[in-house]
Formats: sequence, structure tokens, C-alpha cells
Amino acid sequence: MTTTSIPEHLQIAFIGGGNMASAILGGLVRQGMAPARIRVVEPFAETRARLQQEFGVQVLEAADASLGQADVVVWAVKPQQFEEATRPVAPHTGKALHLSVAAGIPASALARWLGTERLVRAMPNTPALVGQGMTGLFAGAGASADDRAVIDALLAPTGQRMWLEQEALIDSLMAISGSGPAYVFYFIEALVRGGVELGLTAEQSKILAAQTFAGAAALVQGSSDAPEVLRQRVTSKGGTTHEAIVIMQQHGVEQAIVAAMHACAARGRELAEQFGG
Ligand SMILES: NC(=O)C1=CN([C@@H]2O[C@H](COP(=O)(O)OP(=O)(O)OC[C@H]3O[C@@H](n4cnc5c(N)ncnc54)[C@H](OP(=O)(O)O)[C@@H]3O)[C@@H](O)[C@H]2O)C=CC1
Ligand SMILES: O=C(O)[C@@H]1CCC=N1
Repeated sequence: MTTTSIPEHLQIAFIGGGNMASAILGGLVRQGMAPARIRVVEPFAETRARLQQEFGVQVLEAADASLGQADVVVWAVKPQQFEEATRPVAPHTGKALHLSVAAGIPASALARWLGTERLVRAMPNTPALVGQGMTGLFAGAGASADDRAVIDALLAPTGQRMWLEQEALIDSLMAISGSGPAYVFYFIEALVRGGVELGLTAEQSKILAAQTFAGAAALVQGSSDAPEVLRQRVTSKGGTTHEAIVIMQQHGVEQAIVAAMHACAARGRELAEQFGG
């Protein structure tokens, strides 16, 4: 990798201006990239108005020839909207580096629709909105080391990145970090319900649950001990945690989580087959 920061005059176009596009472009603007260098194609008027107001970026209702100025095109539409979205854009962006965040759209389909293999597949997650994201990346055959470095620099404000050398592992990574925030929110929802049943308010329970996740995650990141060892340190002999863990084991919580991850990755593969991967 030779490029460690965003090239000075780089222009970026986003196709789709929803959650993921907002997370990425918000990070770029906050770290000082001139909003005038960012264009967003977004059909929904309310979203366009919000993007313009919040970030000052240029917004377009539909693709036009100005997209030809983009050095990087970020694809942030839903998988089902993807192919149709490429039709008016691809004729203008043949020379650009493409970055797709869509789940389940394989590099082969991207290359077919965009007419280039100079592309990178990304699997981000919504904590990118607060700079705490985790993004998996896979480079297409036409992406150079410099291209990878540009993508790394563009995504740095959203959080951590992990490059994968096998495309199939994007679905595996998605089953942990891409969809994972939803699992964590589900767990927090349950903790809040339990907290309320035990006499705390929903607000108190939410604060306690969120800080417990943040703190436990920080311990995992900062410690060389396995998560299992950290769990054992909480679980005093004859104490309270043991009672809770036994109930989770009886209900097959671990098996349920692993089964859910397999279903998640399988859906990614199913989408890829649907799109001709
Ligand atoms: N949300 C998440 O946690 C994650 C999402 N992803 C991927 O990110 C992608 C985007 O997801 P997300 O941001 O949540 O979705 P959103 O629905 O928030 O954003 C997609 C946006 O694209 C717009 N759009 C639809 N058609 C076109 C078009 N032809 N040209 C330009 N824009 C168009 C949509 O407008 P309208 O609403 O009017 O249709 C919408 O505003 C998906 O492919 C998803 O798989 C990946 C990892 C995590
Ligand atoms: O649910 C989805 O399809 C997207 C991809 C990963 C997270 N959200």
C-alpha cells in the first residue's frame, strides 16, 4: 500500500443516500473532506434535502454526465435495486474505482454490470455512523494496491477495516459484524425487558446494558485472554452469574446464535446465486 491518505482532489459519487451512504460520507465530511467533492444520487427528495442540509454535499435526483468526474463511485443501494441502478450510471463511470457495500452482490455480477473489475466489495455495519464500525473488504481482480489504500483511507473515519483474500468469507464476516449489531440490539432489548421486570426503569436498564456491552467488548479487545476465560472471571463459584449462565445453556443460547449465523451467511450466498455469482 502506497497511499495512506485521501488524494487531495479525489471526487466521490454515492449511488444511494441511505443509512450506509450517510455513515461513510458523514465520516469523510467530519474529517475535513470538502463536501463539494461529494455527489450523491438519491431518488427520495426528503433524503436528498437531509443530506444537503446535514453535510452540504451535492445531491442529484438521477444519474447524469457529471458522474464522469468521480474517481470513486460508492454503491449503497439495496441488493434488489442494484442492477437497475447501474444502468444510467455505468456509461459515465468506466474509469472510476467502484466500492459496493451491498450484501450478497458478488464481484462477478458487479464487474458484469459496471463493465470493470476495478472494484472493491465492502461489508460495513451501522456503528460506522459513530466511527465505531467494522468493515470487511474484498478487492476485485482489477483493483491495485493503490486502489486498496484509497478505499482504506476513505473508510478510516467509519472505524476498523479487515481485508479478506477470499470473497466467500465476506458472507462469513457478515454473519458476525455486518448483521451482528442487530443481534446485540436484540440482546439489549431482552436485558431491558428483564431489567424492567426486576424493578428498574427502561432508561436505567438501557444505560446499564449498553455500558455493559461497551465495557465487556473493550475488555475483549484489550486482553490477551480468551472470551471464555474472561467469562469465567465473572462467574464466581456458587455465585449469581453461574445461575444465569446455566439457564442460557439450558435454553441453547449458544447453539441458537451459531445457527442464526449460518442462516445469515446462507442468505448472503442465496442472494449471490440470485445475482449470478
Ligand atoms: N444497514 C446495514 O446495517 C448494512 C447495509 N449494507 C448494505 O448497504 C446497502 C444499503 O443499505 P442501507 O443504507 O441500509 O439502505 P437504505 O434503504 O437506507 O439506502 C438505500 C438508498 O438508495 C436509494 N435508491 C434506490 N434506488 C436507487 C437508484 N436507482 N439510484 C440511487 N439511489 C437509489 C433508496 O431510495 P428509496 O428509499 O427511495 O428506495 C435509499 O435511500 C445494502 O445493499 C445493504 O445490503 C451492508 C452492511 C450493513
Ligand atoms: O440485513 C441485511 O441484508 C444487511 C446486510 C448486513 C446488515 N444488513
